[in-house]
Parts: sequence; structure tokens; C-alpha cells
Amino acid sequence: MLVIGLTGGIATGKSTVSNILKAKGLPVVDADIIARQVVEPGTPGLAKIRAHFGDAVIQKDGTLDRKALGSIIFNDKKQRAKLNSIVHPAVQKAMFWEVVKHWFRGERLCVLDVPLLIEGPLHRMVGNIVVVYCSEDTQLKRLMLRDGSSQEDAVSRLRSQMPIAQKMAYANIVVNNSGTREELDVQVDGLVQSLNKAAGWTWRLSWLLPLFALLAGGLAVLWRVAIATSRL
Ligand SMILES: CC(C)(COP(=O)(O)OP(=O)(O)OC[C@H]1O[C@@H](n2cnc3c(N)ncnc32)[C@H](O)[C@@H]1O)[C@@H](O)C(=O)NCCC(=O)NCCS
Ligand SMILES: Nc1ncnc2c1ncn2[C@@H]1O[C@H](COP(=O)(O)OP(=O)(O)OP(=O)(O)O)[C@@H](O)[C@H]1O
Repeated sequence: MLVIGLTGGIATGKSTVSNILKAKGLPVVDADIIARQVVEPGTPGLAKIRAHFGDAVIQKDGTLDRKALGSIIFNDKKQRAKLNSIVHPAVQKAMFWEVVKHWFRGERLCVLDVPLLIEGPLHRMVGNIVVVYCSEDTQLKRLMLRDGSSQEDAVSRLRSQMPIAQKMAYANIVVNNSGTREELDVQVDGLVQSLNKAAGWTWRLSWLLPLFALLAGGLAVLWRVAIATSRL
């Protein structure tokens, strides 16, 4: 199975690309959604967050106060590392099992939408890395527009991640989302075509390899039988 990592910087357009891929029928596993599931009420993740960050990050209904936690971790490197050490192992485990599930279902490819793909170990699990790019100026504008956040908040979120220019060095496919939505659609169309083509080859190879192994095994047995029966 072809496993593709989809990443980018904050507000460069990963979710937009991942929604287009889903609409085209590609299976997508979203790390942001899993990161929410592993801190739902009753989970060990939320208990650990409460133990470290205190009741100030828990709402009256027992759910995580995302705004309160965000304002701590996007302004403090140590606290961010602490939160990451609580949430990321659970996210990575869940994502691994999601990939296995897709594989069992016989899917030819699976896209992992992971904002912090390059920063963490998950990039070693994927065969292809797609980075969705736009300039930092555009990132900031889109982030403030989407979240209704101040420039200060948007900048601190942006600085919490590896700069997009550095992430591009890890990419083998770059989607340039500096233009319009229509221009993005055209690029994603091209991306889907190349992914489907590559997935076809990977799928055929994944059947050919065990077939070759079986054939080689059969030949080895025949060789042994031939040697044994030809002894004087
Ligand atoms: C701090 C939290 C509660 C803020 O929640 P909020 O609803 O405001 O943001 P949301 O989860 O939708 O994330 C939006 C974007 O912020 C960026 N982001 C989130 N967490 C981090 C982080 N730890 N470091 C850097 N950037 C991050 C990502 O680009 C993400 O797509 C939340 O982001 C969180 O729990 N983060 C830790 C888990 C994590 O790293 N998630 C990212 C994918 S694994
Ligand atoms: N080509 C585009 N033109 C204008 N706006 C766009 C374009 N692409 C995406 N956007 C908008 O920019 C914002 C950020 O996009 P999106 O939410 O997809 O980013 P993201 O990379 O998933 O962000 P995050 O890391 O926060 O999850 C959204 O409001 C989206 O509608």
C-alpha cells in the first residue's frame, strides 16, 4: 500500500487539500481529529493534561478548554514540549492502527494528514511527503481570517512550528497554494492522478513479491528433491 504524508505549515491549506482528496474518494487519516479523540473526557490523555496544566484548562462540562491550553502552549516552548509528550505517542499509535485498518480493507493508498509530520517520527512511516506551501505572509493572513485571531496570536502559532521553507526540503511533492482555490484544484487533480498511478504499481508489486518468493521456495524444494533422488 502507498502511504502518503500530507503536511505544511499552519494555515497553508492542508485541510483544504485533504478535503479535496476525500471528495475524490481517497482515504485520508486526519491527525488533528485523532489528536482531539485522544483527549476526550475519560481518556488517559485528558487526565495527564489535567494533572500537569491544572483545572484552568478544563471546561465546566469536563471537556478540554482548547483556547486556554492553546494560549499556554503556543507561547511557551517547554509547555508545548510537555503537551506534545502527552498527546503525540497516543496520536502516533492510533494513526498506525488506522493505516493497518485501511490495508486490511484492501485500500491501495492512504493519505496521512499530519501538521507536525516532519517535526515528529511519523515521516519515517510514509513513502511520499506532500508539502502544501504558501508564503508566511499569506499563511498569517489566512490564519487570522479563518480563526479571527490577532496578529500576535497568529505569529506565535506560526513560530511554534518548523518554518515552511525548511519543511519543503523534506518534500518529494510540493503543492503551491499561493494562488486561488481554482489553481489549487488543478494541482490536486494532477496529484491524484500521479498518486493513483504510483499506487497501481505498488499494488501490483506487493502481489508479485510474495509470488516470486513462493516460486523461489518451490524451485529450492525441487532442487533438494533432485539432489536427494540422484544420489548413487
Ligand atoms: C493546543 C490545542 C489544544 C489548541 O487547539 P485548537 O483547537 O486551537 O487548534 P487545533 O487543534 O485545531 O490545531 C490547529 C493547528 O495548530 C497547529 N498545532 C497544533 N498543535 C501544535 C503543536 N503542539 N505545535 C505546533 N503546532 C501545533 C497545527 O498546525 C494544527 O493544525 C491543540 O492544538 C492540541 O491539543 N495540540 C497538541 C496536539 C498536536 O500536536 N496536534 C497537531 C497534530 S498531531
Ligand atoms: N487558495 C486559497 N485561497 C484563499 N483561501 C484559502 C486557499 N486555500 C485555503 N484557504 C483558506 O485558508 C485557511 C487555512 O486553510 P486550511 O484550514 O486548509 O489550512 P491548514 O493548513 O489545514 O491549517 P491548520 O494547520 O491550522 O490545520 C482556510 O480558511 C481556507 O479556507
